[in-house]
Amino acid sequence: MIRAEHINVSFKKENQTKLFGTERQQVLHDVSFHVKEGECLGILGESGSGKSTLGRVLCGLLKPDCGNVYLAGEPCYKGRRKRKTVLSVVFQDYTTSANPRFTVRGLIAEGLRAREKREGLSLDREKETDDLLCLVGLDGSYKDRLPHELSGGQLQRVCIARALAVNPSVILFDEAISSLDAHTQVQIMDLLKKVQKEKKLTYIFITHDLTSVTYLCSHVLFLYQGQAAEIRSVDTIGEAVHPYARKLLHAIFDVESMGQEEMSN
Ligand SMILES: Nc1ncnc2c1ncn2[C@@H]1O[C@H](COP(=O)(O)OP(=O)(O)OP(=O)(O)O)[C@@H](O)[C@H]1O
Repeated sequence: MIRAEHINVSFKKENQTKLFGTERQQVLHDVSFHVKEGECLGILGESGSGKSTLGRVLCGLLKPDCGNVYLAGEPCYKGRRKRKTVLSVVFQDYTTSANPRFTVRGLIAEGLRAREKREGLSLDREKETDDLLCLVGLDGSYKDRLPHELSGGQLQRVCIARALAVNPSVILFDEAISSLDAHTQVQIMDLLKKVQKEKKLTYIFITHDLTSVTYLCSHVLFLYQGQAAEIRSVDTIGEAVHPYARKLLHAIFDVESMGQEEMSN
């Protein structure tokens, strides 16, 4: 469904040694992977490893120096053709990605308008909004609320409804649950699992949290210093061989065994 081939990204260095210098910092090094329809790929890496940069390349916001992204076989970085397959994005910062002056109805209408334009149809927006709110565990009574009248978890549900409104095949979540408390994170991940099954969606889930990857994803890509260090199925995550992956796994297992010891004492 989505394939990244040999993605390289560099940025101009800020503190150049020479006046008008052209030195560049390589952020992504030859990253390639493939996510099949209905799978959920977790992109896991520490701060600064290039996760968000890769996310921006995948959703078409940042053209790579070289390499390409293919959505259902169609190249993203070649010409400006209208694409049939759509990728939606849900960002971490739901407070800034939702216009504070828009009601829930207005926020979801942004996605519905984009779908109407792309698919050349006219939707019953009220009904679509009700259906989407119901899908994300809210109801029609939320339609007239403004973002500041919602909890973080509710607002992120609205952002998910907005992402679904464009009728995507792929949704990219960039640290989309990281700002929520642990209980709400689990609720949202359960919601995402349910929606994925119902709508037969493909997910890309960018995070620094291994536990949420094991809870939600079918596959994991360990991104280490801008390189795809290892890609494997979550079922075999314990067999990861890259030192960075091993370090993460050990940290989790150590914490878990500590917790068990404390409970038995
Ligand atoms: N527009 C930009 N211009 C220059 N450097 C950038 C730009 N965007 C990102 N970088 C650099 O690229 C590197 C990777 O950044 P990125 O935001 O992709 O990392 P990340 O893994 O998402 O980190 P975090 O988890 O902290 O958000 C960092 O060193 C960052 O400073």
